[in-house]
Amino acid sequence: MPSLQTEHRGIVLILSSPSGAGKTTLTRMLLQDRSLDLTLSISVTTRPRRSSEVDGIHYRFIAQRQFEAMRDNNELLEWAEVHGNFYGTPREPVEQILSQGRDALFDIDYQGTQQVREKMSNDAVTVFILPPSMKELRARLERRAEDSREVIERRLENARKEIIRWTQYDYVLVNDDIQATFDDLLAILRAERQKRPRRAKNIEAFVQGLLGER
Ligand SMILES: Nc1ncnc2c1ncn2[C@@H]1O[C@H](COP(=O)(O)OP(=O)(O)OP(=O)(O)O)[C@@H](O)[C@H]1O
Ligand SMILES: Nc1nc2c(ncn2[C@@H]2O[C@H](COP(=O)(O)O)[C@@H](O)[C@H]2O)c(=O)[nH]1
Repeated sequence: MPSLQTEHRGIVLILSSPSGAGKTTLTRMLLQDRSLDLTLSISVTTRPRRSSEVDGIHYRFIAQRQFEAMRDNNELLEWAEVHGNFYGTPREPVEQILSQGRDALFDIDYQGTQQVREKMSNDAVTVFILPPSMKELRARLERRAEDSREVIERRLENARKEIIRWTQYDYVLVNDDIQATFDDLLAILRAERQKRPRRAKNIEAFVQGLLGER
């Protein structure tokens, strides 16, 4: 009997949001579910490390000079200045993940998303996460207690410029209840993995098998 395997061409699943809307939390939930087999793209950044962060796991924290060298050597798939610091996605690990037919998860801003879309439009699936209100966004940043008052104010100011970028994304989710948002993300991932162009080779072989049956 022909079997229809679940393999598909690797997806780049991009999550973006204003700071504090919840994409890091959602990223963690996605990665915790091993059955989803998602691999996080670990960005490089010149931002100082937060107390809760581990170098090499959440980011690779590097000096500005090293960032500029990576950027100038074309080692970054995309990069941007966000909230006064530099962030970028190392190209090589992403190419490796995709060449294995696996999916990469990106937590990047709208500028980086635009660059990835231009380079990999067939493989990128973009999701924008909105907060339920600006009041709640502020409350989340304050409750997280990882940034100074000045940094929180700057991020809230930037949030308005980021929110108007929602039209740039394939999907937009309002993260009110975290479990409901996570369920919506799972539904997006499952549907995107089933898209015909991503599974064309498998389906072709399966259909040939069906046609060969008597
Ligand atoms: N649906 C939710 N309801 C209540 N709190 C939430 C929800 N989602 C996330 N949070 C909390 O809000 C805070 C900010 O979330 P998180 O760090 O995931 O945001 P972020 O979008 O990744 O921010 P940044 O861009 O600054 O990294 C965290 O303390 C997190 O636990
Ligand atoms: N364009 C890119 N944006 C990135 C990357 N890594 C993270 N980010 C975005 O920066 C802000 C701030 O993040 P924080 O960890 O300092 O709170 C947030 O919007 C991230 O999505 C990257 O490699 N490229």
